[in-house]
Amino acid sequence: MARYEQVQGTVALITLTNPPVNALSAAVRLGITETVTRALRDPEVKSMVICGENGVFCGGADIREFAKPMSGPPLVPMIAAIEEGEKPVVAAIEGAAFGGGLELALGCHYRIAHSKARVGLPEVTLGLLPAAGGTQRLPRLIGLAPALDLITTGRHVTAQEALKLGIVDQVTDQSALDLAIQFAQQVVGQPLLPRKLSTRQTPCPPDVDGLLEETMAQVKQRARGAMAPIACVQAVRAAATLPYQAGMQKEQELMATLFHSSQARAMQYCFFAQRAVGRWSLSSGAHSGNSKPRPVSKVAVIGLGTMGRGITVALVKAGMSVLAVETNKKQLEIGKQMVSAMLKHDAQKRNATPRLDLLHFTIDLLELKNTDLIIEAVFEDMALKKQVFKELSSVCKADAFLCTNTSGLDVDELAAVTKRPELVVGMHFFAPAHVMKLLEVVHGSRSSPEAVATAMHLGKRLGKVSVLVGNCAGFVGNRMLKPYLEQANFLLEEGATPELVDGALEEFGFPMGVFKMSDLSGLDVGWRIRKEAGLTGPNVDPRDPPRRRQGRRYSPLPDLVCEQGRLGQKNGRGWYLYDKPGGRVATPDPSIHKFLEEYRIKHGISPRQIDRQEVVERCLFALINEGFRSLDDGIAAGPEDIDMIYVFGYGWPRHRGGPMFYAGMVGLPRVLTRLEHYRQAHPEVPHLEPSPLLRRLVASGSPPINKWRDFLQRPHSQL
Ligand SMILES: CC(C)(COP(=O)(O)OP(=O)(O)OC[C@H]1O[C@@H](n2cnc3c(N)ncnc32)[C@H](O)[C@@H]1OP(=O)(O)O)[C@@H](O)C(=O)NCCC(=O)NCCSC(=O)CC(=O)CCCCCCCCCCCCC(=O)O
Ligand SMILES: NC(=O)C1=CN([C@@H]2O[C@H](COP(=O)(O)OP(=O)(O)OC[C@H]3O[C@@H](n4cnc5c(N)ncnc54)[C@H](O)[C@@H]3O)[C@@H](O)[C@H]2O)C=CC1
Repeated sequence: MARYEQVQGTVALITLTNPPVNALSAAVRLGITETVTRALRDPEVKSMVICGENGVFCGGADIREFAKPMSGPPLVPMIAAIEEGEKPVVAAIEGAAFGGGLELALGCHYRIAHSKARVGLPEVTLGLLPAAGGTQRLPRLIGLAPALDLITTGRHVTAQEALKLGIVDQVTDQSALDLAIQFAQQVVGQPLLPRKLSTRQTPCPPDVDGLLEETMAQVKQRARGAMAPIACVQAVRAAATLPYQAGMQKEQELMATLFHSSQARAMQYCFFAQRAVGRWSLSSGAHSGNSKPRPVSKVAVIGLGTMGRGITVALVKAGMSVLAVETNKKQLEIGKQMVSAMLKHDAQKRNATPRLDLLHFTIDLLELKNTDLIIEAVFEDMALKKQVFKELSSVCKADAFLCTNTSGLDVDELAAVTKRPELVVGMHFFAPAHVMKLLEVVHGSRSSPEAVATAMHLGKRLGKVSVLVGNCAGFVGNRMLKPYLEQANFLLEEGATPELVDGALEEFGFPMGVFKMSDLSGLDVGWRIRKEAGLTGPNVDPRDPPRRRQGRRYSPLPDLVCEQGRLGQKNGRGWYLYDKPGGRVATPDPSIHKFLEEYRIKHGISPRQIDRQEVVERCLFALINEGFRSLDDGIAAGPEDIDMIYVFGYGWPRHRGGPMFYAGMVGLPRVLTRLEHYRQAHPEVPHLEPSPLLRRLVASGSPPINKWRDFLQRPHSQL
């Protein structure tokens, strides 16, 4: 797993050979240990170069091995042997040097990178820290502040930035390997001690304690309960305050606290789940391996509101030509100004030029005749969307894909009004569409594999995590959100405040609780959806009592709040008060508390003490329960799909792995028991009735998450 050659007479070339990313498996570590020993012993060899096969240096430790008992030579002494040896070693970095891969390169005496290479220590994103000396060598090489940034965020750094920071010694547009071999010959005989990072002092600013305290405070706030970022700060602190060996000891101690933690397991699960959701399959037998996407170069976006603008920006940023369509000149001009400003702002942040040349605007649908793919983002109104799809179907070329950004309407109903239902799919982006990583691709009953493949591929080009889902009201994400919101409203009726509910959910790790999220989206958005569904407004059955709709318990609280003119952040008043209209600083509002008290009196509800555990259980277990139903219905293909939707689209904390993974961590029997308990206490709430799949899994001894598919009602998902 490491190839040994002697090149240019005196250079030992060691190539890591573990495709696709040359991860440091036990076999690779053994290969490196043996080849380095051989090169050090061979008197003909004067220097060494370490590189990776297939244009990738190394993707780090083999993450799949973390779940197994350790075998093979450990990384720390392997890297120490390279650094301590008396022959210069040059790392030739092409593609990527991440995690243990960069730590290996830091143990080498020199680093040469290709201009397209990226380096980084992303262990924090796996719930770990760089425990092969990364927390001790990197600060000694580039200084305390930049090392804290890189290690606590895990961000990837381009070769150019790595050169500026001092991580690499040279960058080349030519072959990094050829340059490294040449370099390795030139440095023979030069003093090696200054190149051994473990012998250096960490460059620090005058106020080390101040920097560390400030960083720790920022990291704690960002971490939302994740342990790894905090351990990273503690480990880097050791590089600034302790001798190297003591720092290494600290690094190992901190790693030991993380390595077997549930957080690390959750984050590593997310790493593989993110990749797994890209491998979709349909019950027809079509799958990502046998269905080719069609090339798309010209895209149109219909409707330049909140979503259309973000989608346009995402497309332009990915280098695609976009024709943006609005209803009239006034709306078009507003949209144009907004999109241009967003692109300029984004380009400014990246020190780049905005690609305004890729943008075209029109109010004339006839201009769409050469477009390859159209994304409709008009109001959430079935009649309007049908009219738009009918028009698109007649003006667009016969093989153009027609996609809808609806957040929950029936994709089949839309497809049925076109002459090409097989080319219709949902592309459900999340707001803000140029920022949020999630894309739900909705497979209608007549969508072709080519249409699915094209939408999934387009999502990837936009940098999204695309998840294929089935067609039902709300698809996967919004369908599961319904019982979550419902429980939050019931908790207010029963005695909670918005702050109590949000506080519990934020403590769990969400960036914002459910009521702050509703204020951000706009309380009128949900109100319109409920009105459309006949839950509020003139279509409510007059025989329904105030707190019942369509035969089940209903809380009119969000309708009443919205009808008071409280629209959320946009007008500065919602479930909270804001510093100004459009402001983001939320403070509890005594008038909301008074309103809730009066409401309870009016409806004869005696408020009770509600604790945070009840909030978390009722909101999240209801959401998870609907996740089990989506799986059993075949709307979600697997638990990983649901988890990635929630992690990338709804702010579910990554260190808790997603709702389905979390259910497994809590224990399925406990989720079942608590749902049964709450269902008994609230018999009028059907969403609390445990799903048949959850019951079957528990009855079968609660198998691990990777076995759940074997218990689905439908052996293949409906997709
Ligand atoms: C490298 C990439 C940027 C490539 O991207 P791309 O080309 O887009 O390909 P992908 O689709 O992402 O990947 C292709 C394929 O490869 C798989 N894969 C990628 N990387 C890895 C990996 N590192 N390990 C295993 N498999 C990997 C990926 O899953 C794909 O396969 P598929 O899933 O089947 O589709 C990109 O892949 C990337 O970013 N990779 C990850 C980079 C990363 O995060 N690296 C860090 C790894 S962690 C690490 O290196 C840890 C360390 O440095 C510390 C090691 C010290 C260990 C010491 C342990 C001490 C324990 C003490 C406690 C014990 C206490 C006790 O027991 O008592
Ligand atoms: N706002 C959100 O957070 C999300 C919304 N969605 C969905 O995206 C769609 C759009 O939502 P928003 O952008 O929030 O709405 P919006 O109200 O901000 O914008 C809709 C835009 O469509 C334009 N429009 C209406 N009819 C048109 C027509 N015939 N031709 C061209 N343009 C037309 C309107 O002028 C308006 O600018 C809806 O289906 C919504 O459910 C999906 C995900 C999230």
